Amino acid sequence: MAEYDYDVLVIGAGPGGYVAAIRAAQLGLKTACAESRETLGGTCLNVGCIPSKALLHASEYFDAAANGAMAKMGIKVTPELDLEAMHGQRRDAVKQLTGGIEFLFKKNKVTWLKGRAAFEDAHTVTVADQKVTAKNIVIATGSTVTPLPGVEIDQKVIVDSTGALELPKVPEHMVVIGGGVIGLELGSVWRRLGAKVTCVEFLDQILPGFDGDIRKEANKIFKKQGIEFKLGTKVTGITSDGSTATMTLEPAAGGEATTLTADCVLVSIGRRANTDGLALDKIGLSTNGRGQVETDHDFRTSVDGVWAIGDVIPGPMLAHKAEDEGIAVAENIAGQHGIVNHDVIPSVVYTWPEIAGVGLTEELAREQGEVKVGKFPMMANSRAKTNHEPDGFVKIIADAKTDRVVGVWAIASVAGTMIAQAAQAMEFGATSEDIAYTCHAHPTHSEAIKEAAMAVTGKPIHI
Ligand SMILES: Cc1cc2nc3c(=O)[nH]c(=O)nc-3n(C[C@H](O)[C@H](O)[C@H](O)COP(=O)(O)OP(=O)(O)OC[C@H]3O[C@@H](n4cnc5c(N)ncnc54)[C@H](O)[C@@H]3O)c2cc1C
Ligand SMILES: NC(=O)c1ccc[n+]([C@@H]2O[C@H](COP(=O)([O-])OP(=O)(O)OC[C@H]3O[C@@H](n4cnc5c(N)ncnc54)[C@H](O)[C@@H]3O)[C@@H](O)[C@H]2O)c1
Repeated sequence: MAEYDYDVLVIGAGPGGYVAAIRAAQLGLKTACAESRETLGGTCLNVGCIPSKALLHASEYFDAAANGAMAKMGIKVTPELDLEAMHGQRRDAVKQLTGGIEFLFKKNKVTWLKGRAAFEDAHTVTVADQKVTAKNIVIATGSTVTPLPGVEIDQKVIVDSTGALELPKVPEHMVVIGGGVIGLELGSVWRRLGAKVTCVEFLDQILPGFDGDIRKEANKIFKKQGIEFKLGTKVTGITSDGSTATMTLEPAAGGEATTLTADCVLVSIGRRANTDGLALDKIGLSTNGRGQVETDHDFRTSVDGVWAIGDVIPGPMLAHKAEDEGIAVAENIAGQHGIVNHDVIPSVVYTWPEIAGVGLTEELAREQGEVKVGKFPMMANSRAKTNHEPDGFVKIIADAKTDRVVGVWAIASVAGTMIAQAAQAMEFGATSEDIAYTCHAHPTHSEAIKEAAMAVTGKPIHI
């Protein structure tokens, strides 16, 4: 009889966990994955990346019809919003993709253990009152919304990202607390559909972690679109009468309080690692000061046979980072050499235009040494100009001595797609000259990357 029920047991079926489980099974390991949701795919497929993009895409069409962008191209329409149908196509996307993971589990012979898993010891978990043993256990429990102290999310007037994906009507005034990725993406959705949107951000600029020029330009573009920003401002309390919320705001640096009312408040001040109920104490595994599980480079925790990946460990909380860690951890468990290059993880904000970056910001790069920077405006890119998409720019940061590219940032309608080429170039150790001398198809937005690379040494053609 086998010593353990499974070679690998993954806890959590988000993009980290389901990918780890599939890869482990592909490598010939007997694998199970415990998931407490009704459907597979985790935050990303159920209440994150996918439903938010379904609403972003649909609302982009609505906005283009309503704001005159289509009329500019000779298409005159007066759009009528069928919000229920818009939600319907969002639900369909989620259903198809989560069902797709269930199909992949069956195809790869991954057993789905339905229920919440908690450790008994380093090789045993309880799932739905059943004890299951495994030689290796991967913690991939993801993250949940960070609460605002003293504020209760009722998912009606005061919502988190999950509630903001389900609103049954367009709010008159939505206040977004937190000018990060979720606030800007979901704030954009409801602004496009007709809400007045105010964004309250604690810091003096939106999008922390992004390049400084990008943050400034993004702020300018969103303001032009109609989002009102209250920067350097904190919300110190919210009361709600069931239909209107009243917020007390104070300058972050201290000062006189003001109030703001809204019929919808989105709390989007970050997410925190999910370890509640795992009984980590039973295996002697502690979390760090931010509640995350620490691992080494191979995704091993300090407990033998227990591994961790995705949002529950340090690093950017991104689905593709979790997926790559899922592949790497399975390969390491199988005795191969799974590696994730955490220096080259792209980040994309799916607003209009999109905002994307990979590698170091100019600020961080300058702290590490001398750099050369090349910038190219989308206004001078023929395709962007023809498509009436003049906002944004591409910026390439290269080491001044070696010319090696250390960071690429972009605001452009298709920046999320463009950034893949930059990530690949950086993964291959490209110099700005390598990019500048690579033939790019014309007319494409990607030519702006080539021209920004040419600008690193001062030689762009079109500006
Ligand atoms: C609104 C929103 C939009 C987003 N958009 C993007 C985007 O466009 N691009 C991007 O890269 N990232 C995006 N993210 C972030 C992305 O969703 C996460 O980075 C990603 O889902 C993390 O994957 P994970 O596998 O680590 O965890 P999760 O996806 O959180 O999955 C963890 C799973 O574990 C389960 N679980 C937890 N504890 C237990 C337990 N004890 N037993 C059994 N199961 C358990 C949970 O139910 C969950 O299903 C978005 C997030 C949100 C909220
Ligand atoms: N497109 C994507 O890749 C995508 C989309 C959505 C979410 N995500 C991930 O989900 C995670 C959570 O997103 P998020 O937007 O909630 O977090 P975030 O960390 O991106 O932004 C939170 C913002 O809230 C501000 N803030 C914190 N406390 C505040 C307070 N009391 N008052 C006002 N502002 C306050 C912070 O300064 C920050 O700007 C992110 O890590 C992100 O990577 C990614």
